[in-house]
Amino acid sequence: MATGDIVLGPNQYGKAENRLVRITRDTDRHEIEDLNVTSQLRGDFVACHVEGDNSQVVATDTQKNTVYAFAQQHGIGSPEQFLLTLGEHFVTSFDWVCGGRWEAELYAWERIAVDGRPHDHSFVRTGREVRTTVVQKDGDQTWVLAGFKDATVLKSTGSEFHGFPRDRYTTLRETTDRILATSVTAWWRYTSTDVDWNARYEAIKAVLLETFASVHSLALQQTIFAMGRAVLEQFDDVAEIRLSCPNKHHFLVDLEPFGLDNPNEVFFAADRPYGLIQATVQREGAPQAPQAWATVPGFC
Ligand SMILES: O=c1[nH]c(=O)c2[nH]c(=O)[nH]c2[nH]1
Repeated sequence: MATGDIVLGPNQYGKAENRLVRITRDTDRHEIEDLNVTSQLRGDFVACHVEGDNSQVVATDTQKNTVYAFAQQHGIGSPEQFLLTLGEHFVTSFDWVCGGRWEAELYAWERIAVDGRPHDHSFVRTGREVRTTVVQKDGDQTWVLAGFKDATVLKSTGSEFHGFPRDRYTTLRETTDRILATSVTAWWRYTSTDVDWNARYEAIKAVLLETFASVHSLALQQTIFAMGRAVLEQFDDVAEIRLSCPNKHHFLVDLEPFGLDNPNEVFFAADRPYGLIQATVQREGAPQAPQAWATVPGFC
């Protein structure tokens, strides 16, 4: 028979996916900031869970309102700074709130070109990556993860895959010229909170994409390691980076039945199944931060 009291374990709560658009309109040239923000608090919430005593429950509705109010009061500027400001507010305003988790996705917009000129107040959603951030605090510690997802990239040559073991189930042909395509999800961990967040984000993204483009690939594994290594080589305050990349297979279509040659020109872009290549690139001997990663699912 089981023994011992039944008690509340780790818990957090808040308002998820607050869609927030902020227009800055100090001049005729408006700016748009478009985010999806999740706020969750951690602390002493035993009384609520065990007895339904809400005296310490900062309502999820209040958390939502704070997100919108802070956007107006403090502006956004960068999702990292916005989340740090939010987190600091909650942990300093309520004695029993000792930490929490704040997450944001940022959707990029471009100005619509009218007569070849970028319009002052009309935008189109950039069909590129979604920027992602998770800030976590626990007592004196603060962790900032940043990254992006859905950055779709493709190389139409400069990619090979051969030399792999063959057994009775292997049918894949070796190739010295294939399409390499993926949708990059990247997360990196900063060792500082004193970072020029937007500039650094753009610089890291550029290094990742430039490396994808310039590495002659012998495997997607080799490419993503090179991408991560390039970031760690260039940015001292990035401790580690995790990359998750579906191998979006492009199969050469057999056009022979129609009497046609197909010299790497016509491909079937399969959506599934796909290879899924994931790797962490880290500094040997550097301190690990498992708490920073514990709530970011989908990585090894
Ligand atoms: O870059 C690749 N890595 C693999 O591990 C793999 N496996 C596979 O079938 N194709 C590929 N391509």
